[in-house]
Amino acid sequence: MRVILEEVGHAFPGGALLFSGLTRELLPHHVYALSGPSGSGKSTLLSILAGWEEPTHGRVLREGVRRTGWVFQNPHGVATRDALDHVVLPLIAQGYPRREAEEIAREYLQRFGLGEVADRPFGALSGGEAQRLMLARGMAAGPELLLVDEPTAQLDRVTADTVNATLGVLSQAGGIVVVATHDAATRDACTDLIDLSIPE
Ligand SMILES: Nc1ncnc2c1ncn2[C@@H]1O[C@H](COP(=O)(O)OP(=O)(O)OP(=O)(O)O)[C@@H](O)[C@H]1O
Repeated sequence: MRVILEEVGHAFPGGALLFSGLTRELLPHHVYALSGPSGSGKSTLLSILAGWEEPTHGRVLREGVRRTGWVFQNPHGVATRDALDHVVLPLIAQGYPRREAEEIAREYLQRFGLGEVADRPFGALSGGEAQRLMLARGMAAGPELLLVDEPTAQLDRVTADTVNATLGVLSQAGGIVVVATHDAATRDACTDLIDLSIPE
């Protein structure tokens, strides 16, 4: 499984090229930080990777990518459901029996430092806990390609670092992970870098 970017560039109608000549091979077990200043095209490139947007230049090959998952910058959950349920549901959707799904979900929550809050309602989680839960849920859904958009943008420095500290866990998922960010600490927590501020 891999995603290949061949000379990828993009310009919206009437706009300048946001980025160009992007040639990379993205592989499982890597967590790619997609960095660059505001407006450099990070969100646009995530949409291109997802196949939502066609690049105006070059091409993207998604070999063996059946499912693409997203984690957005604002955590969305069901306020009255407990944290555990948020991770159990995608596992049940993949066919795991409830009991096994709960065991696996607790294991995921541990890995994201959420073991203590597994039975707490989503609405009672802190911002950092909620964001880490979104990462755990995104990983539990088992996508070949997981796209994470600015996971620390809404968080203060200390809370952001609790999220950054768990990003490495995503490399254990077996898929390709791409994290758009302008937080240097988030970038450093990833295994690889795609920097849109540097012309290729
Ligand atoms: N659908 C669209 N049509 C036209 N222009 C767009 C469209 N989507 C984004 N743009 C423009 O393309 C540029 C890059 O936007 P994008 O959201 O990809 O950047 P970004 O690096 O993610 O920025 P930020 O860090 O602020 O989220 C911006 O100038 C934006 O206004």
